[in-house]
Amino acid sequence: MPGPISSSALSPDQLDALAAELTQAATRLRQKNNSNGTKKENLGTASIVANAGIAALRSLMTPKDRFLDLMLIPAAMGVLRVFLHWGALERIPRDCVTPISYAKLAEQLGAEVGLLRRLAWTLVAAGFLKQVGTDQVVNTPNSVVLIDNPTLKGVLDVVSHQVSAAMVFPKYFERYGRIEPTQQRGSPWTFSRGQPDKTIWEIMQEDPDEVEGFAKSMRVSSRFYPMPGPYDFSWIVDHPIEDKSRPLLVDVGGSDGEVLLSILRNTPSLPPERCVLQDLPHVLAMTRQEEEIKALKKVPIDFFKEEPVKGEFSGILTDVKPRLTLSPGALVYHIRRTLHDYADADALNILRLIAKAMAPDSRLLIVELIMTNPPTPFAAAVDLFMCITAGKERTIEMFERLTADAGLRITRVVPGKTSEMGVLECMKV
Ligand SMILES: C[S@@+](CC[C@H](N)C(=O)[O-])C[C@H]1O[C@@H](n2cnc3c(N)ncnc32)[C@H](O)[C@@H]1O
Repeated sequence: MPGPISSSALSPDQLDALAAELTQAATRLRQKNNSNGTKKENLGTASIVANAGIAALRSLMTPKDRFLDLMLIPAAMGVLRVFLHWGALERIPRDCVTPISYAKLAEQLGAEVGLLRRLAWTLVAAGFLKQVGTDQVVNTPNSVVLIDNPTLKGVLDVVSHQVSAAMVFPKYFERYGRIEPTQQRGSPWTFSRGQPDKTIWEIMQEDPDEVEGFAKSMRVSSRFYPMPGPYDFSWIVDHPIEDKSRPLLVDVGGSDGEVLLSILRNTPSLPPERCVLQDLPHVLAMTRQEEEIKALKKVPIDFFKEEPVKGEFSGILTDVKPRLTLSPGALVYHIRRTLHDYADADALNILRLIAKAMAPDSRLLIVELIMTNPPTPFAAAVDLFMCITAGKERTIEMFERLTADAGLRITRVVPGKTSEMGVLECMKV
């Protein structure tokens, strides 16, 4: 039987090209390391190296190996959730050197040793744990990173729900047709739960534990992306505005205020009392308790209805020069990680309502993952997860179409430094 290398689909020339790509990535990393770049910037380059390496390794695998590799992913995901739930990784020494026997670990967890070993084998196969001899195991950097990391645990919780919904795709598309899911009722997620006539929120509300678990995992997973992100808000403070009561920054769908808090803390002199936190009434009732958040204006909204913070110039033409007066409205509207929850028609409605409220000098900042075409593996996975709840991630071209239809033009694109989460600055056409 041919080995994996001999049956690789790669020719020697292609292997040379891959090796050259890796060398180039290593050179870039070395240059960054020698320069004064921040650790975060270097992380970006490190991921280029990792992606080049992963691409090279995948190309070396036979189609059969690749298929078998794929089968391991959902299994490892399930076992990781069990291990995190049991606190199993914490009981293995963190130094990635000192082993613990399966028997001792099983005893500490109150689990049957036979079961524990089988579960652990999945993580050994997936590279999260390393087996020593036949009956001992050690942590690896891949497992240690998960210990005490609520963000990654939260991401895993959210993703595991999406993965189980993805498994019923064939039946879903048979029932709803081979088209993009656009409705919150009858999304693959609600279909997979056997309640297609309800929304995800209506289904979850039947089980308070699920509501709590989901809210918690959404909160922590939102930290997966850097806050406040790559956009420099300091210009707002210096911007000349005569009307001292004019709101400077409105966060539409701002949840519990965590993002605004981070913007405020990174933008000295931006007064919290001139910033507005908007969300559904029940969400605003649970905002955080930091002083800056207490000082914010809180305005309950439904972003499918009229935006209440409106700004409009009314002009008086005189013989000398036009005199403009400005009614209080926001200088900047900000909507982060929210449009991706919706298909185009709903996202367009939200944008149109914000655009209608904007003054000619207002900016709208759309903060979302900006996909490349084709997307990176991470973005492709996230987009598919969004598809499961009838939302979508978008490329810059998709955002250009959407904003143009809403009467907006993109004036600046600020790409993420350490993630694909970028900022689109828009003004009214
Ligand atoms: C995915 S979260 C994003 C939260 C926050 N912007 C962030 O970046 O972490 C979407 C937010 O939209 C809010 N939301 C959902 N439907 C809404 C509606 N109809 N009107 C106003 N806010 C809504 C949710 O409560 C939630 O806080």
